[in-house]
Amino acid sequence: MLEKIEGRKAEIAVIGLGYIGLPTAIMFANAGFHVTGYEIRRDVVEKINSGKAHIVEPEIDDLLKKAIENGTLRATSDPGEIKNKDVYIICVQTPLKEDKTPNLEYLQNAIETVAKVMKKGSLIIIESTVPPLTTAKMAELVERITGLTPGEDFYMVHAPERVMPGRIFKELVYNSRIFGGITPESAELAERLYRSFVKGQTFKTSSTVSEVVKLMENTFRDVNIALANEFALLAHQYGIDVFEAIELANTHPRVKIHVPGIGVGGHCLPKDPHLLVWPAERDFGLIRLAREINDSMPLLTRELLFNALHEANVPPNRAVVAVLGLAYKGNSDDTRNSPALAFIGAIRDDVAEVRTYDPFVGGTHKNLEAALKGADAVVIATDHTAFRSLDWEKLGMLMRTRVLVDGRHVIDEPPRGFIFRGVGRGRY
Ligand SMILES: NC(=O)c1ccc[n+]([C@@H]2O[C@H](COP(=O)([O-])OP(=O)(O)OC[C@H]3O[C@@H](n4cnc5c(N)ncnc54)[C@H](O)[C@@H]3O)[C@@H](O)[C@H]2O)c1
Ligand SMILES: CC(=O)N[C@@H]1[C@@H](OP(=O)(O)OP(=O)(O)OC[C@H]2O[C@@H](n3ccc(=O)[nH]c3=O)[C@H](O)[C@@H]2O)O[C@H](CO)[C@@H](O)[C@@H]1O
Repeated sequence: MLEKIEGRKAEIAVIGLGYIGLPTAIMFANAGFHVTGYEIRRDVVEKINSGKAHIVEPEIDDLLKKAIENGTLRATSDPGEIKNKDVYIICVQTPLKEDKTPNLEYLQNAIETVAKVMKKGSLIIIESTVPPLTTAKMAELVERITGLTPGEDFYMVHAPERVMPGRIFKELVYNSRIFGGITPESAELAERLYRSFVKGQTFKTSSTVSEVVKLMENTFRDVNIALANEFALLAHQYGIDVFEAIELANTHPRVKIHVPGIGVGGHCLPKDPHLLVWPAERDFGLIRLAREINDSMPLLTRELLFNALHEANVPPNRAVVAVLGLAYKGNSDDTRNSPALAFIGAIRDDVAEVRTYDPFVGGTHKNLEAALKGADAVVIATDHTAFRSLDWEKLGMLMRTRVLVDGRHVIDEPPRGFIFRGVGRGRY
């Protein structure tokens, strides 16, 4: 196997071609490996094979086109086409169920598919973020289906993905990576494989440590954002601008406060702290509370909106509200767990009309001006770059009432003629 990897002769199947799987498949294909992408969504398979990406990410269109034209990447929905591969890389989603416990159904189905088509000696790599101990359990599942012995007849690794959407193709190359093997040999093979394009540092450990490391990273970020959000709530109490205070606090050499806002979304941060503590047998108060604080931020934004409408003498049930941004973060088309959607859910029944506009996602209105025409309030829910340089005094002329609520700190100076509110910005 090692010679095949070093000679780029190892045949690779990537299971799940979403935000992580497609870029990963492209990287290996452009590093010279033959890659088959296995994806259950036929529309996605067709689009990829025609050389077009179904997700928004800088550089993806050119890099995908190159891999398809070179013939090193092909997508399929037929499990027969991923038979007897040397390497299987699993990149399926690992969301939460309604009750906030992990939904490992996609992962289990993917592992079952692989177990039915793999050969003795295959290397299975789980890139998906999973609760601690999952990789070892999945190795047992493969053993039950195939009769092969983990670590002897097949190799298995958890290789968590740490890329940031918007910077995926840079971070895939320059981030450091962790390979958690069910055996040291498994980790070694995966490390050699990824070295074909990774220029960052690489580390080998056990699968359980790597599972925990990945979840700790996102929990660290979630808890820090919750602290920043709590500071924003304090700033409302004291009538100060939290962003001025944070900027000054961050001049301290050992302080780096995060950015408060309308909330924390995406496929990762809202779920990973739950995955981290799920198999544990006690309550982890700080982690749970941080989640609760971040989940409450759309409600704070609702409070800001209704307070401003009150000042403008517009009863909420007559208000036409335009929400700018549906994606969970700037310049993304991903709406999973988006605080914008939570915010809309929190106001929908109490206002006359909610309009939405997002240049990456779509929305009820195809352009900004149409969304604002005759509106009583505008709420910025996503920090798309395009929202940072709008001419509010001009746009305000289109509105019936000029209420502006900034949930993402995209506006420095409140524009003249508006009743303005922003998360963390002064008493209200
Ligand atoms: N999106 C991110 O920024 C990011 C970053 C790091 C890690 N992760 C982790 O990576 C994993 C994947 O996340 P994502 O954002 O790429 O998800 P995604 O939903 O964009 O992609 C998953 C893809 O897998 C497909 N799929 C599901 N079950 C399948 C099966 N049995 N066989 C074949 N295909 C199947 C889905 O149709 C989908 O296209 C998650 O565990 C996530 O936590 C995500
Ligand atoms: C540890 C870490 O860096 N992990 C990254 C993270 O990537 P992400 O795409 O989820 O992006 P984030 O920037 O974390 O944003 C999430 C939400 O939090 C809001 N936010 C953010 C910063 C802030 O100060 N204040 C905020 O309010 C933001 O608007 C958005 O809604 O998870 C990926 C998957 O595991 C990782 O791979 C990737 O490395």
